[in-house]
Amino acid sequence: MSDDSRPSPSAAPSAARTAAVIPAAGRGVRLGPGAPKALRALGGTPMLIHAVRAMAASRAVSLVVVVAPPEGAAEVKSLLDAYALPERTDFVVVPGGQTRQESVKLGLDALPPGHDIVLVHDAARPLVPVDTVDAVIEAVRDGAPAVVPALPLADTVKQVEPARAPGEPEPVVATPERARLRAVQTPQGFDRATLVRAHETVTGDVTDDAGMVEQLGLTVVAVPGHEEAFKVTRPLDLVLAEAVLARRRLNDGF
Ligand SMILES: Nc1ccn([C@@H]2O[C@H](COP(=O)(O)OP(=O)(O)OP(=O)(O)O)[C@@H](O)[C@H]2O)c(=O)n1
Ligand SMILES: C[C@](O)(CO)[C@H](O)COP(=O)(O)O
Repeated sequence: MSDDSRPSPSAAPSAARTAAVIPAAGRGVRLGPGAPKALRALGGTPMLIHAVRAMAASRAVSLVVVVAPPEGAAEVKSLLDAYALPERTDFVVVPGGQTRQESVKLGLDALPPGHDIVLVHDAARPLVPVDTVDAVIEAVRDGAPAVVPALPLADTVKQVEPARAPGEPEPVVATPERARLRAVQTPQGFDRATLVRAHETVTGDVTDDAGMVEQLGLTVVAVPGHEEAFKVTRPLDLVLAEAVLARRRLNDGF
């Protein structure tokens, strides 16, 4: 289905151009043995291509920076040439680093001037709908320095004292109030200068970019996420992703 007729933030002219950085350099250890996760097939097409298409589906996004597996930059360039992608979008490929945080920084370093809004989107979230992408961009355009798509939790969450040895029971120390918790997805959207400052300033382990902006003392806001924006992490996630794709193909009539 073409998304060209959908209303999108980019339908209105704006001075703020948007770029998307896609960290795709992970191995995918939790998915099991095989090629780097972003290059594995989903519905016969590499997961990375789905993620690139998901970003390029937003008419606001004029540049996509793909952060490739360190030895796979040439292969990623060939893939981007081989698959049909919107002509209005430019693509840059850079090799990634040892951690997600390093890979995002390498992608940011490759951004040319002229893009004031930056999305960071996991290649491992190949099926995020364009409406979610646009909602994130819209919230940044409305003035938020950092925006995350987020969903309420279905499970109750416990805080534990981690086990001292594998297999040992873990003492539960707290039960956070579920109504105030959210599971955070990507794309996360940022005012570019804020994200660059966060990556230049914040050290230590973080699991998402918005967390780095929080450490600067700035406000991060959440907009509704989407259940199809889940991260392909373990083998069962691939089964779900294939099912979502099959349902979309059925609904689109091809
Ligand atoms: N050194 C790294 C590690 C991760 N990523 C990217 O960050 C995203 C989220 O990471 P995750 O899903 O955890 O991927 P992996 O690190 O590949 O997974 P695993 O921990 O199972 O190996 C993915 O798109 C992944 O390619 C990256 O660009 N560079
Ligand atoms: C960025 C992220 O997808 C937000 O949920 C997540 O934190 C990435 O975690 P991972 O362990 O690197 O997959």
